[in-house]
Amino acid sequence: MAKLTSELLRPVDAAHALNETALLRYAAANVPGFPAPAPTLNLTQFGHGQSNPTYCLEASARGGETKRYVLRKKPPGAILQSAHAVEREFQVRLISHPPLLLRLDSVCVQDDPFISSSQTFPVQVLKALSHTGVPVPKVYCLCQDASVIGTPFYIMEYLEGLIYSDNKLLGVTPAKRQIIYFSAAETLASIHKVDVNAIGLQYGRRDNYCKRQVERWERQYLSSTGEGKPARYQKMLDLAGWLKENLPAEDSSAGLGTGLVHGDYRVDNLIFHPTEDRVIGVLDWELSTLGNQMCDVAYSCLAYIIDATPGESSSYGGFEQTGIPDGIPQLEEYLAAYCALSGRPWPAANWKFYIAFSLFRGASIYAGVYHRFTMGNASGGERAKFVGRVANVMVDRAWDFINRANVLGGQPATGVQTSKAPWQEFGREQKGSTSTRDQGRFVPSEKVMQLRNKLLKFLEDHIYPMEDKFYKHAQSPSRWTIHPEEENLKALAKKEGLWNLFIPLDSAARARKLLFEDHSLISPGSSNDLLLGAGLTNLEYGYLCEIMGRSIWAPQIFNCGAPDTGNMEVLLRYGTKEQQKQWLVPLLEGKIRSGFAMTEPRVASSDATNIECSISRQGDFYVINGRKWWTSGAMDPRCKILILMGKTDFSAPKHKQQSMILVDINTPGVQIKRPLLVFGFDDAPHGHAEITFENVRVPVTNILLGEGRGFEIAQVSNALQGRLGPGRLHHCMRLVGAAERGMDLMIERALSRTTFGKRIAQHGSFQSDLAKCRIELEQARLLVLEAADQLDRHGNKKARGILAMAKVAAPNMALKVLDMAMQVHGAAGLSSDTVLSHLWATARTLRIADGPDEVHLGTIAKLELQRARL
Ligand SMILES: Cc1cc2nc3c(=O)[nH]c(=O)nc-3n(C[C@H](O)[C@H](O)[C@H](O)COP(=O)(O)OP(=O)(O)OC[C@H]3O[C@@H](n4cnc5c(N)ncnc54)[C@H](O)[C@@H]3O)c2cc1C
Repeated sequence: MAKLTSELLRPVDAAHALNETALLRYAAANVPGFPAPAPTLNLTQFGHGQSNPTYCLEASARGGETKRYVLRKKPPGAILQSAHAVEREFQVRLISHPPLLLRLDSVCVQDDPFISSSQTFPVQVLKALSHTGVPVPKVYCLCQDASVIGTPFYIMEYLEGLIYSDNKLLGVTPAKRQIIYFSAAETLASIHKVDVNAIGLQYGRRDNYCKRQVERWERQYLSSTGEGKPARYQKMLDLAGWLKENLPAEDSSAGLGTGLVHGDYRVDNLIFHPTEDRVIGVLDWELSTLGNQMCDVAYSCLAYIIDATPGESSSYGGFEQTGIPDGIPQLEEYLAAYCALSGRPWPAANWKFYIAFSLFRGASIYAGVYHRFTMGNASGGERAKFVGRVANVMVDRAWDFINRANVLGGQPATGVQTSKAPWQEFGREQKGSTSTRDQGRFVPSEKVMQLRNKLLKFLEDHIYPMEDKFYKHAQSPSRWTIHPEEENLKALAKKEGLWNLFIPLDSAARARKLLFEDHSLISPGSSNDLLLGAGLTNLEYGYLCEIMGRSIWAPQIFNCGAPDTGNMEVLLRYGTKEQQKQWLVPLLEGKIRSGFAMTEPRVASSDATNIECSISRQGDFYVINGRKWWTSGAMDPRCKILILMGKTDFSAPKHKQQSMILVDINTPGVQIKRPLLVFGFDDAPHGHAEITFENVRVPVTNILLGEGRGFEIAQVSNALQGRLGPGRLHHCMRLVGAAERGMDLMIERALSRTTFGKRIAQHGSFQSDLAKCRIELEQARLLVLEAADQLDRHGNKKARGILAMAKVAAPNMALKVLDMAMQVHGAAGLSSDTVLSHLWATARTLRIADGPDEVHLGTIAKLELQRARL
């Protein structure tokens, strides 16, 4: 959860009280622009972090002007005298959700030039950086005179913004999480790209940084453990040995990859703009130095490997064990963004070393804290007693890491060549690229435009010419087989990179992990990136899905057809590794298809709590009994898997009765009874099937997410249409495309046909109808794009109102436009000689199939009434 800087303020700790009169006098004389005349001071202290006491100075002048500043000082009694040996102090930050808990900012390292002897504060680096693009607070003055407030201090700019103190970013939307992590990568790259010579930071050596650090932290560990102290862990000493033997060759040089190192770089040392999702300040520069910058990068990635929160019951599992919270990029994606933005090579060769080193350094620090705890003087209270254990866990984790065959996959494509972060390229609204603010809210990026043009050409060249043949095949006795050209076109689409474009960024990240781990899963010749789409946001996909909607046959050619897209998303998000291997990978490859079996003839299925199909556990199997209908896609000979919704517990609370389970369509007891017709179209070879399930036994491992969690997957109480947010919108996007095709055909016809002495296009009534169609189409398109954008920015739940609006508006608009197009075509419009009647029939189903209009209208009205009550 993010907190505003001002929310971190609390009254000044008694132990940290200052001589406020002296401070005010000093600040008034030394801080340029300090409020005057006769300023008064209100002093509060930051509760975030416990390293160097940090205060907020609120200075008001007589007459009203009030300004805020930040003062940072040495802890009482901790003045570093240059004559002294450098005092090492290790502290643990025990805040509620600390990311790593390592507080390195009061650790003084002799050979870190900024903080050794003469320099006790990073004032110089902050000043030097103020002329670069690195966001840092402005420093106003440094007071070395300990007589003013008892220790040296400096005063800097107060930045009001958001601080995320928890690296899982709980309570933050997935889209925002992604931006936060990529922003962190971008900011780190900007620090590392600083030309230290140009800004006058030429402090000491850059070479052999890791070597010096390993030796230093080994010495530190030895001094914190051993006889009369906490027990020494042999594996830690072995780890030091391993690190010394495996120093990366690049460490010995002062070339590329060396330069300014922050030393304690992580998300909670960043301040974000309160509303704009960009970093406005990097904090805690006390450990900054020159050296090997990959150490910063690996350190910033530790949350993926370990949760070093000291505690009794913690598993200490990092994201790779506990799962990455939705939206947070995969490690490889974070790294790829960093590499692309910093121009650094992919660090696979030495990644083992850098992570092991970060864990080693952490373990040494924790061992120091634990030693101090056993002597009765560690900060952090009770929880400090666990840090000794965590130190050893870090060592174990380092060895696990070292012993892995593979620690880092190949570099995923970011869509960036050099200078832009992925979300900028992918066009997040906040970064103003796709929705280019200066060009208008919904203007597709260059990348999207290229894909869009490619799709349009593909339709013109390959799909429109085949429509008639596909249609005839679907009327022929071979109707329930696949026209051979369909598979050829799929291969061509894949080759052109027009494949699985529907996969949203965060889902792709999840799948990439699976495919990275086991390359044997995918067919030779296929590439991971190809299978995982183009890294698009929902908004970006909106522009492309619309194009696919122009033809009934197009979506499946690009592996973007319903219900596969929704089913793949369910498997991506909720499938176990085994389920993903068995079903998701062949679906991503387009080798098989799938169905979603929820609706039942006996009950009103728009209210999915009515569903009666029973799923009862018998030993290692679930036994399914029920009757489903309108299971789209189940007639397709390639359909191999159904996601079935049914009740596992008829007596549980209403929304806990339903579960979703995977059913292999060839399981004994699954019987396809008949294809249902939509206005006479059976939609062969895809079809909408009525199916009975009689004592169908499937392994218990086929359950999705767990018993009673069907609605959790469905997310809203209308399971089919609510399966997942993005899937819900795809129909709307396609309907905009279908209407656009209707417009094209309508205009073509009106321009070429003459009635009563003039072209239809010249009749006033036509012109008025055409204009109204265009207005409605544009309104609906904007609503659909807005819904996609809100889905990206706010997630499914918050966007549910606008999603419901789009779902009502899009089919009703498409019906009007297509109806008008049919009207202009006269009788031909109602025949199957044009695509119009088929497009219309499909659009009409979507006033029911994707949830009846009334249900969506109910959602919108409910939200409106709630809003009125607020
Ligand atoms: C072409 C097509 C494809 C489909 N594909 C699938 C599929 O793949 N898988 C699947 O499981 N199902 C599928 N369905 C079924 C579809 O999801 C259901 O038809 C839909 O959920 C409605 O359920 P129902 O038909 O039982 O209608 P009912 O629930 O009986 O509703 C009938 C009518 O009652 C009214 N109504 C309902 N709720 C309200 C309300 N809250 N307020 C006011 N009036 C209301 C509406 O007018 C509604 O149309 C498909 C349907 C079609 C036509």
